[in-house]
Amino acid sequence: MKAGIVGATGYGGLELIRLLSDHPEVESLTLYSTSDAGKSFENLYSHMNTVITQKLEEINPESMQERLDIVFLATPPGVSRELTPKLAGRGLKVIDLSGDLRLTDPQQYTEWYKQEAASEEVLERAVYGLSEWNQKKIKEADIIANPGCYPTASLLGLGPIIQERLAIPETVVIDAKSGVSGAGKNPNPLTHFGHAQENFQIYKVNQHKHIPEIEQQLKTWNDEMSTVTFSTHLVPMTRGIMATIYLKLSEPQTTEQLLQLYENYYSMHPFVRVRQEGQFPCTKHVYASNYCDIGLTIDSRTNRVTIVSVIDNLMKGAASQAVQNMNLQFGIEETAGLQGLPLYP
Ligand SMILES: NC(=O)C1=CN([C@@H]2O[C@H](COP(=O)(O)OP(=O)(O)OC[C@H]3O[C@@H](n4cnc5c(N)ncnc54)[C@H](OP(=O)(O)O)[C@@H]3O)[C@@H](O)[C@H]2O)C=CC1
Ligand SMILES: CC(=O)N[C@@H](CCC(=O)OP(=O)(O)O)C(=O)O
Repeated sequence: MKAGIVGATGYGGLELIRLLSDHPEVESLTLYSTSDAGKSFENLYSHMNTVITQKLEEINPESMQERLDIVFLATPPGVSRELTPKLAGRGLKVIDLSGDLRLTDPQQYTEWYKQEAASEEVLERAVYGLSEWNQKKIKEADIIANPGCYPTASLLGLGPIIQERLAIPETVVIDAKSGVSGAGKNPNPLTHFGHAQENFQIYKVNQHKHIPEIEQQLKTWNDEMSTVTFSTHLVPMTRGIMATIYLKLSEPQTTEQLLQLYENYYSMHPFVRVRQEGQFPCTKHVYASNYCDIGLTIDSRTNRVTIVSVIDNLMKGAASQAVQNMNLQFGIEETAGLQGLPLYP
């Protein structure tokens, strides 16, 4: 495959380069940039010195359609909405890592993203790329809306219990925490070292754009689902997301039964690992890998379930899930290029 990355100079782009350079089925990788076209990649990022020596190129949809089989858009919101219609088709597949194509309702996008939505035609063509849950459609799609980092952790943690209708819908609370790289490469007041270091902050309370994305998918699993409480926190670490999820059960279950349900659902999915009873994952268990690790327990006093789901935001939350989706789209081994073990400690 001939692959291209728009936004190659960003954090998501860097991870895509790392994965695709090592991918057994990728024969060439072209890197695109709006601000650094013409410069050599190694000169911008010296950790790639002597390894990624090629020059960044200008975005040119026509020549990209001719040259590439797949293009990843690791770009801020608002870019894909314009670029995807010019790229997708004539044999070129698109995987968008931004939120532009995830919400099926354009009005909802405008409400939460505070900008114009993509055209309805593009939104209809885009398939939500939650790899473990949407494989059939992903395999046939030419446009993938790669899920957000928080939604990936939250939805993989909730999928089996929601689809089996075991939760009382209005009781779902997601308490999520992220490392600083979730905010991308540009510093801002929230992520500035002096503020983020040794600090633990809640942000975008009840206003995070991942709320409608999570609710949309929960409703496709169970039409009784409506709203969820979802909170985001910034943790002074570089990578990782932990979503701690609380809900009440609609009928009595044991922890063993629930774990068995999760085991059954994910037994065919090598990147979701369910912990044994009494064990819970932490973010370093999945660091730099495509894994999502899940632990859960039921408090018999309150009849409440606690589910803990961890991912690396830049990997399963962005770049490696995008590569997993590419593998599915091209009918190759789902795990190709993704077998790197987690980095620990
Ligand atoms: N960081 C994370 O953990 C995750 C990020 N995402 C999403 O993925 C996308 C990329 O995120 P991330 O890599 O963190 O962001 P960064 O800010 O680190 O990088 C974004 C890149 O986009 C390029 N860019 C900026 N403006 C334009 C434009 N108008 N047209 C084309 N390219 C442009 C820039 O490269 P250049 O100037 O060279 O063109 C920049 O390096 C975002 O939408 C983000 O929300 C999704 C999941 C997780
Ligand atoms: C720590 C931090 O700031 N995280 C980002 C993650 C969002 C993200 O990556 O957004 P999309 O994938 O939906 O574009 C945030 O909360 O906005």
